[in-house]
Amino acid sequence: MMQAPQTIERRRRGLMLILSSPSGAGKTTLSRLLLEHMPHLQMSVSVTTRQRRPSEISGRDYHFIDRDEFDRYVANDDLLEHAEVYGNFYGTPKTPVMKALASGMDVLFDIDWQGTQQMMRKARPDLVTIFILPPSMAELERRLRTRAQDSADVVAKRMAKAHDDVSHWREYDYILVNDDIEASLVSVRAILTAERLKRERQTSLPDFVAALQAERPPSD
Ligand SMILES: Nc1ncnc2c1ncn2[C@@H]1O[C@H](COP(=O)(O)OP(=O)(O)OP(=O)(O)O)[C@@H](O)[C@H]1O
Ligand SMILES: Nc1nc2c(ncn2[C@@H]2O[C@H](COP(=O)(O)O)[C@@H](O)[C@H]2O)c(=O)[nH]1
Repeated sequence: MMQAPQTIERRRRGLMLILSSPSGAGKTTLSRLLLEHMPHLQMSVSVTTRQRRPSEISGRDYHFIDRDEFDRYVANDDLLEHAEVYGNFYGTPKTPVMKALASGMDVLFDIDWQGTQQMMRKARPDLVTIFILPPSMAELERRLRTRAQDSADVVAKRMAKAHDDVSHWREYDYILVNDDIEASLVSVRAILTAERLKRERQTSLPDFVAALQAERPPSD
């Protein structure tokens, strides 16, 4: 006897949503808003050798580690991807991501284009990638300066890499110009909602449709 459709558990394969951009375009701001507004979404907290910024909280924004510990992560194959970005090392710990996906959560990543390329080679069907562009390079620099979390040297170093970062925009599924943060949030929520509905991610659909088709047609 087939189950009635409404009693079939609606299962979905978790997805990994990647945000990349030149430094300062708004990934962190957008990620925080997205996590507030979208249920079943968990942030991947990276490890980094970078110095903690005054506003950052260890374990929430990053796991701040030294170079020896970073090298141990790499040697033990504990990172899904890793890269040197703007002179520091960053990587995505594997275990929390695997656990989150196994528990039915989607996972959000704030990683650069190098990390995205590595993830593409490993898990392309489960990835949704978004590249965020600033409205202008002048506005990007203004945002980095007014964030007031990095020295003038660091801002200059990041601005010097911005053109190279932007050149990777074609490697992403979706491109967003982050002019207005609320409009950007609406766009990212729409992307995530649509991607969650993709046929191949709804793993219980065959059972659900079989049960629908097994229902008797209504009698006259
Ligand atoms: N749409 C926007 N309009 C104006 N300011 C913005 C907008 N989006 C983000 N900002 C501001 O720009 C600054 C940089 O944003 P954020 O830290 O989110 O960038 P990021 O891409 O995460 O940078 P990084 O790559 O260095 O981590 C912050 O001060 C943030 O408040
Ligand atoms: N490949 C990876 N890139 C990462 C990771 N975590 C962060 N990042 C990227 O680094 C830069 C700089 O970040 P910041 O916090 O120092 O401003 C930015 O582009 C991030 O997206 C990671 O685990 N892997």
